[in-house]
Amino acid sequence: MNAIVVEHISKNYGAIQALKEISFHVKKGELFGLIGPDGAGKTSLFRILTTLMLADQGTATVNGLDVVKDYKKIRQMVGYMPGRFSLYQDLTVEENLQFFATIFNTTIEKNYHLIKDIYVQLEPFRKRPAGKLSGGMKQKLALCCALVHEPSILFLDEPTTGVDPVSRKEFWEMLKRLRDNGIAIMVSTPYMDEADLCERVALIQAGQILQINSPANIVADFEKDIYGVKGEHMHALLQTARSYPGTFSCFAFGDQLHLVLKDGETNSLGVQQYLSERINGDFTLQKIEPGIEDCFMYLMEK
Ligand SMILES: Nc1ncnc2c1ncn2[C@@H]1O[C@H](COP(=O)(O)OP(=O)(O)OP(=O)(O)O)[C@@H](O)[C@H]1O
Repeated sequence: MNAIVVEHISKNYGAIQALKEISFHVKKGELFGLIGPDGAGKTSLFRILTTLMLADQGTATVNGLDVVKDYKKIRQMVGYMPGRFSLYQDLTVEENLQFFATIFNTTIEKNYHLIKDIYVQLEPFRKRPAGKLSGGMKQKLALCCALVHEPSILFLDEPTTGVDPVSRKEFWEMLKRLRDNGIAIMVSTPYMDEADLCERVALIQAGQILQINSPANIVADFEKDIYGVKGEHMHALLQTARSYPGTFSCFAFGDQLHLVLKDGETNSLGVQQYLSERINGDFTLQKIEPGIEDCFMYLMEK
């Protein structure tokens, strides 16, 4: 059975169409990523699936239960970590956790095994108000609070936004351990590089899903050539490559530019010559293997 099934869900806020006929499923015990920029509709989808908001159209089930009719049962079995405001800033670490355990009619001790790995890192700060924790620590505490009633599905809305790269890595390692314990996880992120850490990902933009697959399959199915461009004058290269009439898109990625040509530009000779005529100094242009971020950038531009 699937952990989550979404069928033709739409949601409008007045004239704004936040979700347009979204359909997908998440398997039991899967780590599923929802990748998309600000305003893509991620939070709206989370709120519908966690029974906090009604969709205008379509149906959704969580653990086989309907999000409208069975909302009370669903609330007992899911853990939800909203992007912001999930902690009580004036309560201490310990009091926050205690609070979430109590509202779910359970105790920290009963489910300590689930949060132990994460909570040991918070223990030195257990008397500190949540508002005085670092960003990474806040997110760890919020995850503990979402886990303390032993949910079978976790919904995490941008848990790594604003968190430093080391803490982000640690956070994803925790998610993998939870997934290994059989918890299905749906996690959203605006960081495209985090897509590779999920079993399957959906790319969402302007309320629509552009692609759903495993990261490896998304890359394997990518039909365009990507060229890596490097040189002494990167800014001039970027501007000039973008001005070439056959360029579809060109972005700075790490220490080089990633260039995609328009359909019909079958090789790189034209752009190579165009750059040579306009760029002072050396540069190289060569075909490179696409990464998941290239695929997403292309789909979003398209
Ligand atoms: N209560 C609301 N009233 C009006 N518009 C809203 C409301 N909530 C969201 N929106 C709009 O709906 C669209 C989708 O928002 P949503 O918060 O679901 O996206 P998101 O991907 O989670 O982005 P973000 O990370 O910025 O929250 C955006 O255009 C947003 O401005």
